[in-house]
Amino acid sequence: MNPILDTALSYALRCLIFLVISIAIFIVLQSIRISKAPHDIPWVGLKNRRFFPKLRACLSELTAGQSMLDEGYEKYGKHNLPFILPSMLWNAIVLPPSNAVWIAQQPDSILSGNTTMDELMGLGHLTHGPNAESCRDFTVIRRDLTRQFMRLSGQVYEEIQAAFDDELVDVGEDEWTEVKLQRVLLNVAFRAGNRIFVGLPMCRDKAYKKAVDRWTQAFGISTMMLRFLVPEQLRDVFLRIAAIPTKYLERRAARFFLARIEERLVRLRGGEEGPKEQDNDMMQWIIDQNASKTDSRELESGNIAAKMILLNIFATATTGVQSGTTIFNLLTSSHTSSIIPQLHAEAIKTMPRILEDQRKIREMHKLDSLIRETLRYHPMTPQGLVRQVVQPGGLTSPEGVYLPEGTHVHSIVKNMHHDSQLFGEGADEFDPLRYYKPPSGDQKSAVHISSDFLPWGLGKHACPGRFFAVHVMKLMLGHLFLKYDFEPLKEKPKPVRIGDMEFPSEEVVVRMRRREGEGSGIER
Ligand code: HEM
Repeated sequence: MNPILDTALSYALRCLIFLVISIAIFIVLQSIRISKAPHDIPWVGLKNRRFFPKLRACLSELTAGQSMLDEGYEKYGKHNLPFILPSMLWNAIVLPPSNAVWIAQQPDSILSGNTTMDELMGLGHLTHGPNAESCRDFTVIRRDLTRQFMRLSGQVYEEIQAAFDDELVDVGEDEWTEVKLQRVLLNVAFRAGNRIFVGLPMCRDKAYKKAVDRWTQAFGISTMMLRFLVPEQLRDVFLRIAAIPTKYLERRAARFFLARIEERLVRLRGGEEGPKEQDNDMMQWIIDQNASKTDSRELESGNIAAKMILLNIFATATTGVQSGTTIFNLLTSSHTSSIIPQLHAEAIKTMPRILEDQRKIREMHKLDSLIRETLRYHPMTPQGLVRQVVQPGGLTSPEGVYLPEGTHVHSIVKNMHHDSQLFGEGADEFDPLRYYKPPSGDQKSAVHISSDFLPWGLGKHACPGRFFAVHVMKLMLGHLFLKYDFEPLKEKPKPVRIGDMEFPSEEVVVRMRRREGEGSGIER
């Protein structure tokens, strides 16, 4: 026999054996995990399958979209009953909406949001820390960003205007221009957030953005594999391997501002103060926060840089994606033609005065209602309040459901938001002015959270960035409605689907036109 063919065949055979063994190990590990789920709680997604129904339901998680959640909510959730949602990651017990407050009130020593975040994001492995606890210290968002963003809002608005000008340079007054709007919004949100993170001129540096994007992709792919492919028993090995490219790309992105961090650390060690206004940014807030800790590794420049890069995905990608969801929902709703002129009129009244008085943004009640309605109708994640039972011996829900130690609980968000028993007739429709209450003062703002409005979570772990996110979204969308007109979209654009989550595609084309007289005179 030909020796080359012989080698190729033996190589192929070895690959095949390796593949078969890997699949067998995968099936055994997943079956062991599945067998540990509580036996008294029903599963959804089984579809009367005869062989390995639970395993096959778990395997179909990635492609099932919303269907398993819809089944669970109809059969159990809305009747105040729990169900198990098939998942490749863990046996998720979805508790009924009436348990949301109870979940949110449990301390981390009983129902932990921290352990689930570590598991979902591989914190402590995929990012520098020095440890997972340090990675998820979000004080700089809770305290500094939330307190300071109004003061810094002028700079952020200036950046948003400049970014839209750069991105939409081809959009004229005379004819409609086709624009890949989601891509534009992601770029603008990146610059808006980074005006506060790294300031000028770096927030405009394309090479810096590319480096952060590369890290985000590597981090995203690793966390997706963790979420959908890697059995619990192999997580550690997987994380050690995945950390190699992720940390390499983290260092590549960090080198853009490492020298500036080091400069500030030298000043800090010398007891000097920096120029106050210039240093009022995310970099300085992280340095100050880490300086208050006892572990000296907290003040290593690499750890500070890594934190800035990690917070970048929390702060910019989310805002860009949610802005896109808001616009696409509006452009495909039956209300598009009547609402756009109203949003334009509100923007004319408010946006030109925002640079003098940032608080004017609170007067954009219609835009606020549009954002809140989008969060209700299309929350970024259709389930939320993801927690793990860490109390030894487990715990029991108010309805008497026993949750063993180690179990993961979730709450259902999107289906509950569409339930007519909670939101009245038309809950399943997108109504941009649903929350608009002509300035009577009792309009619920987009950041207001409650047990029946969960897009930001609830309780101690509720999104601390929501005030900043909504502020930036209002500046971005307010600017768009002020300066541009949009053609309604004829049909709903096909979203990008990952499991039960849906995001606007960067390929969707929107037809836009600059409003007359808006081509010049943009205040900077
Ligand atoms: C529209 C955009 C955003 C949406 C829809 C969103 C949504 C969420 C949700 C659902 C959670 C989980 C809450 C829970 O488990 O109870 C969360 C957590 C978090 N968000 Fe956001 N978020 C957004 C923007 C932001 C921004 C701009 C920042 C930072 C500036 C941010 C920082 C965080 C952090 C640090 C956490 C973890 C909090 C903790 O576990 O204690 N988010 N977010």
